Amino acid sequence: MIGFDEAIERIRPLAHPLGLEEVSLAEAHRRVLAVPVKALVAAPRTDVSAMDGYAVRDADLARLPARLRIAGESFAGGGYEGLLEQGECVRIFTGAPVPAGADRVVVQEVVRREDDLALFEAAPGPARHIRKAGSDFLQGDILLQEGTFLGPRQLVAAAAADLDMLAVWRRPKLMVLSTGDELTEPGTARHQSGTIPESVSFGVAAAAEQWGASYMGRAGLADRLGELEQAAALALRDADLVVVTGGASVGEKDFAKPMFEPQGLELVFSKVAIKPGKPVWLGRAGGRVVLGLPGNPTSAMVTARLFLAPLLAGLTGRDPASALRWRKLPLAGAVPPVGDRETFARGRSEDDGVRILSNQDSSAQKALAECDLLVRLRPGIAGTSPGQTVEVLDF
Ligand SMILES: Nc1nc2c(c(=O)[nH]1)N[C@H]1C(S)=C(S)[C@@H](COP(=O)(O)OP(=O)(O)OC[C@H]3O[C@@H](n4cnc5c(N)ncnc54)[C@H](O)[C@@H]3O)O[C@H]1N2
Ligand code: MOO
Repeated sequence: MIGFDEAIERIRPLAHPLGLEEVSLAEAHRRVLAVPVKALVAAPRTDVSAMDGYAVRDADLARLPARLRIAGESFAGGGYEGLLEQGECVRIFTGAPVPAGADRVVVQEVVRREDDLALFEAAPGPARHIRKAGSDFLQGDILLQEGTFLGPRQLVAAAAADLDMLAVWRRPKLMVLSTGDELTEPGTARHQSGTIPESVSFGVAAAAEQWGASYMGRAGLADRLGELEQAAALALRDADLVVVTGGASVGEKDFAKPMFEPQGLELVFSKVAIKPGKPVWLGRAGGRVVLGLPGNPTSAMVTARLFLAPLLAGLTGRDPASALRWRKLPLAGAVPPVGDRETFARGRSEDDGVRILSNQDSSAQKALAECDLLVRLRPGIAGTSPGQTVEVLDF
């Protein structure tokens, strides 16, 4: 059985982008840039005022108090056309172009206005309150590199570059197949004995969309091989990536892998020495990628976080490793004993570090909702005590 790091390495050859498309800025949130963003305008476009006040020449404030004639106004989006002459000032507002000839802006709080004159009594201080043209970026500057994930702050920069369309990597189309005779739609289990609500696909779909997938939908499937084979063929026809949940283990009705065999399933790995989630598997079938997650809900969500997140990072043009940023946090409580499989314990962040939840069962659903971190515990680790640092991953 391979270890966790080896499994992540085996994801890489499958995790490359699927092609690019142009989207509008309004649609670009959470997409990944396929082409750098180059500024089509500078920012600021001209020298602009950083404050509301009066644009003046330094020479006119050499002797104080000074009375200057207000020669005109400069508003953002407008401007004062003339040259600032000796003895003159211009009423100016934040973001407005600084008139030619002006050296600084004096904030209005220290200026007294007397009709069309402005009275300057105090020395203006070192700040000129002028943002120079291009001081943020110049026309032609690269603001965002290829491979940048477009979050809210990056969208501001892309819009500021004066772009309305962005070239981004296409989102992989994802289909989720949930297998298990016992599963039924949430809202119907209480009317049918022997059933449980199908819960995992909702979490996997939500996580996958967050990680860059375009979610096509899900199918709940009974453990009958013929029907499963048909569903697999249909999913592989339309989706780039199929996630199949359950049926990953060695039970007599565990058909998750056999259902893809008529489509030429080639396994990349099957079973990883981790806890939970040992039965996780990855393969290729019909030219698509197939990821098999164990059915136990905590196992499914842990393996989605550990394998689906890096896979989707790669499929959307990012480094798969960018989805696995381990940080260090002190332990706020005790650690359960770790056996011979690397363990990804569910923890909760607290003021003094990470607390490992008491329920570490791989079938847990209540405790799953209460955790926000995975704590990576290497095999054989013993005697880890509160205060010691551990590696954690946002979950
Ligand atoms: N003899 C062995 N038995 C098991 C092994 C093993 O190595 N040898 N591995 C165990 C481990 S570890 C896990 S994890 C499970 C995973 O098995 P499967 O992927 O085949 O999962 P299922 O049997 O289909 O389901 C397990 C459990 O989870 C419930 N489930 C499944 N899908 C969903 C869903 N979509 N929503 C909610 N709940 C779901 C299901 O009802 C079962 O209770 O195998 C161990 N066995
Ligand atoms: O490894 Mo399974 O996913 O623990 O129960």
